[in-house]
Amino acid sequence: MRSDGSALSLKRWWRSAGFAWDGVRHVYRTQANFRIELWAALLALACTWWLNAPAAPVILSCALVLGLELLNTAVEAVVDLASPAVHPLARVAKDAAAAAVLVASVGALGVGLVVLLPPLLGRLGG
Ligand SMILES: Nc1ncnc2c1ncn2[C@@H]1O[C@H](COP(=O)(O)OP(=O)(O)OP(=O)(O)O)[C@@H](O)[C@H]1O
Repeated sequence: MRSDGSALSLKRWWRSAGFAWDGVRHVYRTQANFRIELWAALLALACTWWLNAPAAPVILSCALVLGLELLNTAVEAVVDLASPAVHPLARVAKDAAAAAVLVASVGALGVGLVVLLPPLLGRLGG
């Protein structure tokens, strides 16, 4: 859709945010992985608050995983549209997009272990 290039307008921003929210809802409905990652992120944030741990790395890690899962779904949709038949390049695109989510998830797990595990052990140890 063409943008008219006019000055920043709250109405336009609100409309764009609505499209983005539609995207999030679609991915939540259709992608089990996104639902798991979202609930894991909420659990990690709740633990961060409970343990009084630094929130910034946890928030950034969660946002990275969820954002890349949204992009992964976008790549899958575009690849299915452009190449419904099996093609080696379609495979590369889908596998690389999935790998991006995997790398971010492993990183987020590492952040969780480094940031949350020591205070958790401290709490459990009394
Ligand atoms: N058009 C295609 N050409 C070649 N390989 C494909 C194609 N579509 C899918 N694949 C291969 O099959 C794998 C799974 O594809 P699929 O679209 O089912 O993704 P998925 O990870 O199962 O997605 P979803 O999250 O929707 O379950 C891809 O990672 C890729 O290796």
